[in-house]
Amino acid sequence: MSRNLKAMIGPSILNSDLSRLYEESQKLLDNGADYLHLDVMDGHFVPNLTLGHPVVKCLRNKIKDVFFETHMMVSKPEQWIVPMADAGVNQYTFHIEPVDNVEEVCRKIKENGMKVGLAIKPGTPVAEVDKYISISDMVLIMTVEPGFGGQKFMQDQMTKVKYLRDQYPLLNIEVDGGVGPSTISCCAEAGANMIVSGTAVIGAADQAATIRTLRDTVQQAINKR
Ligand SMILES: O=C(CO)[C@H](O)[C@H](O)COP(=O)(O)O
Ligand SMILES: [Fe+2]
Repeated sequence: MSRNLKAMIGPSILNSDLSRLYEESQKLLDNGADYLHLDVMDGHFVPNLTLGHPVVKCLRNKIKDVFFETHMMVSKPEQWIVPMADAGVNQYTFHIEPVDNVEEVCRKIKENGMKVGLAIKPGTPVAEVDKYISISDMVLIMTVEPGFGGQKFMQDQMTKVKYLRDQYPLLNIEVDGGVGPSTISCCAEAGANMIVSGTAVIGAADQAATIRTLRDTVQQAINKR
């Protein structure tokens, strides 16, 4: 069943030197990253600001053939669908918590040629996202409170990952927050296959080895399942 599921590592550039966004991103890709996870914050849904579609578009102009996921930590995800599609985003992952009509947002994302990711915060029950699985391409289970990089991994969120993996053997399940070599095993065993890692990868002495360790651990768990 798990034969088509693939381990993928998408580093978060949140805690990198953002004045060198292109260089930092290219370095991660040269070191084996499968995709880039771009954290977009609006200072409202979360108490922090990062980058928006103009920056994503500039990055896309320099990096052509790489899968860009934007993690939209914003109060009005519907507002940024068209600009992000225009910026060359491949997957638009948004939090369902502030959204009244999740189906409608999913429909607009697809209409604009992007894949749909649905994200939930640590306090949101998995049942809230379970009802939308059929219209999504991926579910993101946050393993920290969204807003800042470098926080401590919340292991209790693994029950959500395990629940989803048991129900949906081929669903892309992503984890994000505090994930690195010391926390990857429980993510892999619970069933996550798309791994966001910020601080642990950016700050690693050997980025390529760290990315390889994360991917190998996840792929081994997939192969065993
Ligand atoms: O969405 C995020 C924070 O809201 C980031 O993607 C996440 O925190 C990654 O950074 P780290 O691995 O350092 O926790
Ligand atoms: Fe993120």
